[in-house]
Amino acid sequence: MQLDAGAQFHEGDRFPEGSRFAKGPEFAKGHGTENDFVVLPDPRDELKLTEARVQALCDRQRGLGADGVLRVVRSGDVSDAPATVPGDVWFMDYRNADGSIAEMCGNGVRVFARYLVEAGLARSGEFPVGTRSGPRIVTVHADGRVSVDMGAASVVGESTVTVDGHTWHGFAVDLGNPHLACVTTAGLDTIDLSTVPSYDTAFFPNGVNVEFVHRRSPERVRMRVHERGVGETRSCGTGTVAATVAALHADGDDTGRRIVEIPGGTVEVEITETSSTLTGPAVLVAHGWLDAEWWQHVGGG
Ligand SMILES: N[C@@H](CCC[C@H](N)C(=O)O)C(=O)O
Repeated sequence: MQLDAGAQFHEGDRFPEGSRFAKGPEFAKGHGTENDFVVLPDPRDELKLTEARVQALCDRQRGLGADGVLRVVRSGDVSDAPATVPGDVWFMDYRNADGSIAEMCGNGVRVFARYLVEAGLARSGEFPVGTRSGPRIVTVHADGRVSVDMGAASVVGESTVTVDGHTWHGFAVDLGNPHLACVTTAGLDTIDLSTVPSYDTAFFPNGVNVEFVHRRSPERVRMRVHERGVGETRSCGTGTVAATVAALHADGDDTGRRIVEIPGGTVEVEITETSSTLTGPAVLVAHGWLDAEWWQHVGGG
């Protein structure tokens, strides 16, 4: 690379002396089974995270590219944090790629927990993370995997979705965010998830995440998902819990374990009468600074 006259690299420098790069907000990029997120640390609650900024960050051509954004902020600074979350707990302020706010994200919370540990904001092991669904206890394991207590999970109703003229029956499961898990013995590969499945808006007034679940064996299910506010993704953590609840229900059980295969990898889910646990990988890929000028430019209203 040709440097401008006067620009020199020094050991430990991030930019050459004389560079015009201006550091904007710090970020990290990570994924959980290829459901990917931009992490924005905001310990002093200073970032103006507009819908336009979330959309630009998540755009795979004009931004960093991601399925969602995880802002790291103290719960006490979040006006819509549930009262059950203590104010000094780190809060996962989750946004979908379209800029909408969601209550919970199972892959995101694992990446968030891993970020807290790597950034020195939490110690490995067990600690709470604040979410709009309430506090979630996470356990960061020595091998980098993370387990999350996702709360009680059960079938709360039944509904249907239509994709490409074909109507599917599904079990509704509430993981803080809404899911409809459609269990099938047919293959999943030909389902066209390029558009939003048409669902019962009276049943799901706030939209829904839709899972298609194929029971492969008594221990394993395969899943594809269309996420509210994103589109088809390579994994959805809350979706894998919904898929497990639905697959167990279809087998006449309310409790049990399943390995869930998604396009981005595998996770393990355990359902008991009072709780559910999701265990899977959490990978940090990069960290750095957004360009200050770009951040300003994409700010929105
Ligand atoms: N990918 C997530 C779920 C993210 C929120 C979802 N799209 C919604 O709007 O409810 C997960 O891993 O759970």
